[in-house]
Amino acid sequence: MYIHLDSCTFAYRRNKPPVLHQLTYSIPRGISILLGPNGAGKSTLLKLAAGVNSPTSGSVRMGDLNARQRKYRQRVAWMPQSITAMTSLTAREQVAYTGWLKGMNRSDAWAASLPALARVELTSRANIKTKDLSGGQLRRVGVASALVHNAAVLLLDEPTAGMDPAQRRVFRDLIARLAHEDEVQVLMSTHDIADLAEESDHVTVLTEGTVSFAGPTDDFIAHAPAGTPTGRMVEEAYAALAAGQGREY
Ligand SMILES: Nc1ncnc2c1ncn2[C@@H]1O[C@H](COP(=O)(O)OP(=O)(O)OP(=O)(O)O)[C@@H](O)[C@H]1O
Repeated sequence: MYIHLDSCTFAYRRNKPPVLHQLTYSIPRGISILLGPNGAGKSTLLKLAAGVNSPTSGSVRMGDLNARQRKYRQRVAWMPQSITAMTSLTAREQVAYTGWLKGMNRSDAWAASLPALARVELTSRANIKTKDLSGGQLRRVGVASALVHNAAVLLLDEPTAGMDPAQRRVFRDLIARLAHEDEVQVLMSTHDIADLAEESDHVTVLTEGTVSFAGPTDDFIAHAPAGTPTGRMVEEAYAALAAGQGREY
């Protein structure tokens, strides 16, 4: 089942212009990355897909389920751009609490919290208060919290921001396993395009609240000019797409 946004328009305030305009988009199978300049609406799209915000007009559905339904939200995990440390909780408690919020009972959430932390290599920090974790570690708590209830779709807002290179590799391997072995659909926004686009199955580019490109990663990379060195294909493809639209990213 796919998350489908149909003609979604969304404004944060009634008297402000909408951030998303009549956006129609299906989250594809596998790993998709969401690119676009600052303010394009990437976080907003993820929040609509997660059911955190509702569109002003249009609909967000997964099969028969509407994003406002609890069952929908239980199938979807969303990791926000900034993770808040719940200051009195340990890393494990924070992950378990998120599972409980998603409808797991207390003991299942507690049992699932440790394997979720292990997946992001944070077992050794499980009993540390989240306020004492580094920024990168806190993001890994955020990823573990997104994983704890075994969602079918993961929506991750700049998940690798603040991670060191070793942790980015761990994260990329984790996402690849989730997508290709456990068949979890993953959509993540990022500015680390060179780092992630070559690992992804699909690329979506959001520009000023509309989808300006959506397709397989190979089609995206094909926009790079002939003769582009291998290591720069993704960045050059992104720049070429932007130039084609007369925009500066
Ligand atoms: N809570 C909010 N209240 C009012 N306006 C908001 C709110 N959140 C975002 N916006 C505005 O909506 C627009 C899109 O923001 P959004 O965070 O979705 O973009 P983005 O593509 O994720 O940007 P970035 O790459 O900088 O994270 C921006 O103009 C932003 O100022």
